[in-house]
Amino acid sequence: MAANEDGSPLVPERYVLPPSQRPNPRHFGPDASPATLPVIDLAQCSDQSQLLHQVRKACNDIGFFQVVNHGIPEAVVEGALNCATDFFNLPAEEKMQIMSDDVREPVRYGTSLNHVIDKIHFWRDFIKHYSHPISDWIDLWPSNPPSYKEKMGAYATAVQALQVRIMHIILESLGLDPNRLDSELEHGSQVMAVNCYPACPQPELALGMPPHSDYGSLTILLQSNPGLQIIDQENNWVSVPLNNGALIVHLGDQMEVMSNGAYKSVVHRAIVSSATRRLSIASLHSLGLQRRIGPMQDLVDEDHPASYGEFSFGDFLEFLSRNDITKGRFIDTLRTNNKAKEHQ
Ligand SMILES: O=C(O)CCC(=O)C(=O)O
Ligand SMILES: [Fe+2]
Repeated sequence: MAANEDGSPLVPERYVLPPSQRPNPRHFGPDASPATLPVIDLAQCSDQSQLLHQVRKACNDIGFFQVVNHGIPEAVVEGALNCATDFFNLPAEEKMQIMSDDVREPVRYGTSLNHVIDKIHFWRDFIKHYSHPISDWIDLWPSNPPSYKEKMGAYATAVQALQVRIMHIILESLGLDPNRLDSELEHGSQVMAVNCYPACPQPELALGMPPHSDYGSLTILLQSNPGLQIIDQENNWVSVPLNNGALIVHLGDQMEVMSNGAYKSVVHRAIVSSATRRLSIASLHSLGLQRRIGPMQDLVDEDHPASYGEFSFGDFLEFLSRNDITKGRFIDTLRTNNKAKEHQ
């Protein structure tokens, strides 16, 4: 790596973002002030209406909340972070054996986002793998570190069950039968994106992951250190504080479309740090990959016409392969320019 005159290393040119896309220096200094963002206690079963109210408000306002008392044991969460750390500590040649730019590969390691079309690279290594139903995929996961399958498998299974529970609450908060998507959730997909953001000598010039919303219904995210930022109601980037024991929930584009815009998918990005390497594990859930998703019929009427066209996972992959995601969002291509906007 090239160095400054004083000997400190420089970020290679291909990671340097244009000034307008760089993270706000405020987030790196002593003034970095983590925002107050919704934290929802899933164990408050005595007051279901309060829980529904909190979830409805969070989904409506920003498409984001954290959950505590979610029932996944700390040892399972720690196990997943530990085996991810061990994976990224493997020699580069070993990880390179499963390196691929083909987004259809069921298990792939990569660095940066999309080598083929991205002009700018991001400060990230990752491994992604399909995870549900686990018996279909686990044999394809890395055999090294030796504990990877067992530990990541325990976490993936627990998170899959948690997302069904959270989907039930979300559906109920929309006034719908909480079980109405059960068979779709059972046949839906789960992709684990295990991200590693190495310490970066000039974090104010680069990003670990560019602004985007997730494609699916829900994402459940675990972070080892702060670094996740989301767009809040006032359209500002805010840092998500590290809340020990909490898991982060993002609504994805499928949820925004299914709810006919009542709920929003959250735009988020990952910043990097000069002091520490950061890991995150995103469990990306979606309804069946072949299924075409549109606004749910119960949420469409004369006053609320469908605000989005239908789409499938194939449409999303096609968008990804043809477009630079830093330039526009997939969901924007689905918006129908109808009267629904006037009613919002
Ligand atoms: O690392 C993070 O906090 C964000 C990861 C993420 O957005 C993703 O994998 O989709
Ligand atoms: Fe994401």
